[in-house]
Amino acid sequence: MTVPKKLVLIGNGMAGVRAIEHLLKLAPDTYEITIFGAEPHPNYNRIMLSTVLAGSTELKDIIINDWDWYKDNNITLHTNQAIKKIDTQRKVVITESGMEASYDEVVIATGSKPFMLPIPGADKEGVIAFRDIQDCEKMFSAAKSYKKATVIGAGLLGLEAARGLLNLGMEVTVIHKHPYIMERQLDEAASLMLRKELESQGMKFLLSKHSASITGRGRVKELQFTDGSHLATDLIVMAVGIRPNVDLAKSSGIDYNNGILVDDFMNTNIPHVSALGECVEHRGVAYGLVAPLYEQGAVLAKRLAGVETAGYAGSVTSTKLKVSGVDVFSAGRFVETEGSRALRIQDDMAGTYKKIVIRNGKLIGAVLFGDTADGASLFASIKSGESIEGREKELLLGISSDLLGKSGGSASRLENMPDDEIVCGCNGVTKGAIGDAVLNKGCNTFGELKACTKASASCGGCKADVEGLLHFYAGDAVGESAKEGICGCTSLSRDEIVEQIQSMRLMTVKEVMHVLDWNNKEGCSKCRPSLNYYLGMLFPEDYVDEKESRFTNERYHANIQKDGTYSVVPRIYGGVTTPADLIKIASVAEKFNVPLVKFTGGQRLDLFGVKKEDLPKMWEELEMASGHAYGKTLRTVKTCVGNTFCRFGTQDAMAMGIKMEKAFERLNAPAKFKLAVSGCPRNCAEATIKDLGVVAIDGAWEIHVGGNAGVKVRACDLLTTVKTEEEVMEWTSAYLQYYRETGQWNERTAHWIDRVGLDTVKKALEKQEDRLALVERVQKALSVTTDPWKEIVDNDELRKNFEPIAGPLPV
Ligand SMILES: Cc1cc2nc3c(=O)[nH]c(=O)nc-3n(C[C@H](O)[C@H](O)[C@H](O)COP(=O)(O)OP(=O)(O)OC[C@H]3O[C@@H](n4cnc5c(N)ncnc54)[C@H](O)[C@@H]3O)c2cc1C
Ligand SMILES: NC(=O)c1ccc[n+]([C@@H]2O[C@H](COP(=O)([O-])OP(=O)(O)OC[C@H]3O[C@@H](n4cnc5c(N)ncnc54)[C@H](O)[C@@H]3O)[C@@H](O)[C@H]2O)c1
Ligand code: SF4
Ligand code: FES
Repeated sequence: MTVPKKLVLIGNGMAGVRAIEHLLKLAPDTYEITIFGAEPHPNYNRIMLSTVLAGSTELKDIIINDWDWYKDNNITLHTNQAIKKIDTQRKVVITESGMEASYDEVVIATGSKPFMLPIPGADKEGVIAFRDIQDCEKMFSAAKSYKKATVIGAGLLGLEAARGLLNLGMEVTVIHKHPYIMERQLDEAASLMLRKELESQGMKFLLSKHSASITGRGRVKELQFTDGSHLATDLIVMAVGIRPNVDLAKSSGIDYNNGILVDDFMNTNIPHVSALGECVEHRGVAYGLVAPLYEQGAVLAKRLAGVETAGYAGSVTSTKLKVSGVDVFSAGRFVETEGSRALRIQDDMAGTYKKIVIRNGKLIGAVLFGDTADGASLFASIKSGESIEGREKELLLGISSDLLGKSGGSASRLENMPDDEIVCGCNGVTKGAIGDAVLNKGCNTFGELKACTKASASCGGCKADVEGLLHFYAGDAVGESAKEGICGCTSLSRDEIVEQIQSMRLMTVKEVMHVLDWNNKEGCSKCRPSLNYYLGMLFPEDYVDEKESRFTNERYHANIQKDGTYSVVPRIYGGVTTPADLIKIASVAEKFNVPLVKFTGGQRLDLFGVKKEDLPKMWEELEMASGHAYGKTLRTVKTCVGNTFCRFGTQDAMAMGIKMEKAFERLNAPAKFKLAVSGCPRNCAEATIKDLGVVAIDGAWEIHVGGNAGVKVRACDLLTTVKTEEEVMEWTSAYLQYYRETGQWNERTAHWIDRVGLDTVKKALEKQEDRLALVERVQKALSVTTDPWKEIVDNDELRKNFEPIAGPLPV
């Protein structure tokens, strides 16, 4: 029997222990393993400290390998024992307390040290980093006795610390030296959106500020800045970056630069001394995220096990901010430079932003805000280096997964992925582990899979892939997914929330968040507007709309354009106008120097390039109804000329359209909706790609629903055929109200119909008594609507909101 060799691991952290886990699988009996850790704990998931601080996870739940694991695997663990030096001649490691252990192979995995600004007073009580369990405990304890917290550094760590401190009830100010936050991961547009969102959650920011000194007797009292200003504070968390821990390299004659220098197989310059993790520098790069460190661990484990392996060639990284209710994703080289170009799309209404950066026909970087669902597939495309030529726009518009599927991406990408490839970077979960959990451990819902493997339990960036693999392995056996909340602030679904609001008669957004125990007390850009909508839908006569829960366009009743100007769109019912109205529009456009007047696809005139301060004056002169070209409400009713002039027309499409537009203008809905009426089956008004389209046939009207001509075209389904205009109105009213009552906020009818099913909708509307009850409710909702511009024009206080203010564009 061969005697096992002695392997010593220095650093009981994420990278080192991960490599040992791998090694145990490859060569369980080759080494007698000893681990030294400076911390008093078994191996834990450092990433999850942010969620622990935020209160969504408990410390006991972040242990990766408990004490028994070490025993079960014959590993000798020395906690609270920092290694001071490696005597590479004698092949022994020496602890600070003088203990020695000999080795045949030694692995250094000592991680990083948080960088502490070397400013006077940085050693005072109450000035801490955020790196380990001890720091977390210090924050918990500070929050019990003190009120004001300051975080220096608005990077990933600083913002996660700040969110956690807010959750602990502290007032939090984040100091950043750059004019915009998370500049290492985001471009300016996404950064601005993120800041606005975090500000709305209660975080305060001081930007372009440089810390000079910390004052206070014993404990911190004030942070002084180089510009002479200062900030009173009881706690300072420094989150201004990390530095690879090269102490052992220094004391033991091992080559280092920024980090301990390693080759592609994790060898240092000294034989039998390897290193990996945040403490190393590989090909000039020191990584600060776990995914690359796990890749390094896999290579090292194979080398130590004597298994042939390709070397580690470096990693492209992606990050996701772990702040509840905020979805931010960044990957690769997200800033365009010479030779690369960027495509971007920003939707202020939905609060989303997406940017992709392309070089030589390949995707090299991406930034997502608000909706990060495409993160995993974009990241896969960046990593694969495949050509995306001709598919750039589809990728940007979010229909990439389908297209990638055809070209070796998404579905087939997951299928072809090797078993040992890591799917969840944060928790090091491989495709094989997911397959094992589904096929052998009975996990057939996303929730079970998450609980069993920890995949998707940290930043959530891998969710799409984990779900994809669940479907791949479980096929039709996929169970009802564990309940997902409407956003990260709650685990309640839309239906549960609506039901509880109704049964408890909760009347404000704050009340809902409080009573239903939101884990993020301020809510986020997803839940606040949706709650505002649900409350208005349920209690149209009693609920007071909360303007602050609406997006910019709805607050200013105009569409903000990319240059910060707005547009003015008067309502033109059914697309039918008069010379007098046209003259009025033309003269207002001339008087206010409107740079562009355009016919819209919805048969009306759009005046572009309007300054915010001119909006009330223009509407005052126009004296026309708002066309609601913004907001989640009726846009237009497109009509053809119908039988009034057209020789094919069988019905009066214009009159029908005008009647519908007058009836439903200003009606709030889960998402915007468009209607159309065509006077005969030739369908010149393209009614069958609208949210609801009416098409005249001989002696009757067909009502079509659920159409959309957006990114993905969806043709309508026929809902019913009726004889009279009154019946058209009855069915349309009932249909719209049913959508209002069952749709999820921000869900267009096309998606809604696909979700609830056409048959469900038909069933809900088939009985006239049900239709009439719905009609009555929609009438109630309509009865309290007012024209926003009429109100603003006549109200000096409201007009003040449009006066010019200095500062960045609202988002
Ligand atoms: C709050 C927080 C949130 C994070 N979130 C994310 C995230 O969402 N996604 C992501 O990818 N990354 C995240 N990271 C970074 C991630 O945690 C690190 O990349 C990872 O932990 C590095 O692993 P490591 O093993 O190299 O270092 P560590 O995990 O730091 O382990 C090193 C260990 O070595 C010990 N040690 C040091 N010197 C000695 C010595 N001389 N003798 C013995 N032991 C020693 C240390 O005490 C430590 O326990 C986060 C980090 C923090 C602090
Ligand atoms: N969600 C995640 O992936 C996650 C979360 C937490 C931490 N981490 C990792 O942990 C490590 C540490 O995070 P980090 O945010 O400290 O590092 P970082 O280097 O990414 O960010 C530090 C930030 O502090 C700012 N800064 C530097 N000096 C400053 C000063 N004097 N005043 C004000 N601001 C200053 C920088 O401009 C930078 O934006 C990183 O490797 C990070 O990737 C990742
Ligand atoms: S849809 Fe029919 S009625 Fe309307 S314009 Fe076209 S052909 Fe004429
Ligand atoms: S990649 Fe962060 S949870 Fe999976």
